[in-house]
Amino acid sequence: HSTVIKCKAAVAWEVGKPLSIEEVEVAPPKAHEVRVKIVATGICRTDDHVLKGSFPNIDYPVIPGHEGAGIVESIGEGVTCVKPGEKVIPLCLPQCGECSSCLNPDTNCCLKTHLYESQNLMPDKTSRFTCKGKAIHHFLWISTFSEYTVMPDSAIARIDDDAPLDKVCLFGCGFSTGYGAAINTAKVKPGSTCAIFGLGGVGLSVVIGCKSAGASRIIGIDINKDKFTKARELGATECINPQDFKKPIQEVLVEMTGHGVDYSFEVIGHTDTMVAALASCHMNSGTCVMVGAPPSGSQLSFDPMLLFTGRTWKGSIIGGWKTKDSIPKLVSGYMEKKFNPDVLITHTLPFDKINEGFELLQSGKSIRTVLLF
Ligand SMILES: NC(=O)c1ccc[n+]([C@@H]2O[C@H](COP(=O)([O-])OP(=O)(O)OC[C@H]3O[C@@H](n4cnc5c(N)ncnc54)[C@H](O)[C@@H]3O)[C@@H](O)[C@H]2O)c1
Ligand SMILES: [Zn+2]
Ligand SMILES: [Zn+2]
Repeated sequence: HSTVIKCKAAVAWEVGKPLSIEEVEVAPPKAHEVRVKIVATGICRTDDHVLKGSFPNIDYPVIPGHEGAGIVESIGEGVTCVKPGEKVIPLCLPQCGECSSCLNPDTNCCLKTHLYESQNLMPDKTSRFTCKGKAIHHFLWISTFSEYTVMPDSAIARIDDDAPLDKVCLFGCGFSTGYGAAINTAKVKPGSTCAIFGLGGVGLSVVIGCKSAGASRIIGIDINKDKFTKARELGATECINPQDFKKPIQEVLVEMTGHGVDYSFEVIGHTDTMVAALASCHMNSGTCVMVGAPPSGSQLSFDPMLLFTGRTWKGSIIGGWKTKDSIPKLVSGYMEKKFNPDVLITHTLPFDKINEGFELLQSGKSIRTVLLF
């Protein structure tokens, strides 16, 4: 299989332009790399950040996409974790299994990741994609908006042979991120009160996590009230729109709950809602989890009293999961009907309609669009 494959991919040539469907050449996997045929990929807000130029350290042209599922096409030298023909989910956060983070049971941020080096190229600083004679950058080492894509073997997990790829692609990012933020990062306790800022695909997955952890009050917050029906269906007990109140939303939440919520989650990616979410939790025992991606180059300013009185402020990447170990288990949990993120998929489109999928996200009409090759 040591041949170049020609296939379809969606390329972001520059910031602010829609994606363009191109024929690209995908080089064979090098040692410790895997080439995968992507069958389905979701569209996450983080991909939209790439198109808008608000994701840090991105070089263009780039092939975005990081919520995919597919089948191994070929493997490079030394790959032992997967074989051609096996169903897999590419991991937007790798797990090398050897670094001090991977060896520490309390962290999931592998040190051999794109987060610490160039986002945009493979670990050896080269690209496997070319288009019209130009090298095209990778995204998060996995670029799922390409029918074939290459990733390091630390960034791939084998999943159940009977897993439906058009559904479980959501485990590559959105569902795992939101569900894990509640279960692993916040460690929501039974009987507690939670507030979720932003009810998109990730925020609704936080709602699912809070509900399954036994929270008794789950307050959804969004400026788009069309998101409330699904939030209630998944376990939100109340839904509020900040635009319906004269007071800042943190004051509304403190009034609703007496002393603030036990756990708050920011799942939008705005600095003002990050501070509002912090101020919404209990001054001493409250925990606030930052899930929304901070805009590149942004700075936060907040009253330090918010932390001085004892609140905990945490960030969470991919739900705190050690990805290679956990994502296959999450998929098995789905096969056993422990949770059902299918309800987050509002649209399924052929891959060629990818820009339509982004318009649905931007206009607030979709939760998750899944694209099929
Ligand atoms: N931490 C991680 O590992 C990780 C993983 C995936 C996504 N993300 C980030 O999480 C965020 C959410 O992703 P998503 O795919 O669910 O996005 P989304 O666009 O589907 O959802 C965001 C929601 O926030 C709402 N919103 C916007 N402004 C608001 C405001 N001022 N007040 C209240 N609600 C508001 C929108 O109406 C929308 O429903 C993004 O920033 C994304 O980049 C982080
Ligand atoms: Zn994502
Ligand atoms: Zn590691």
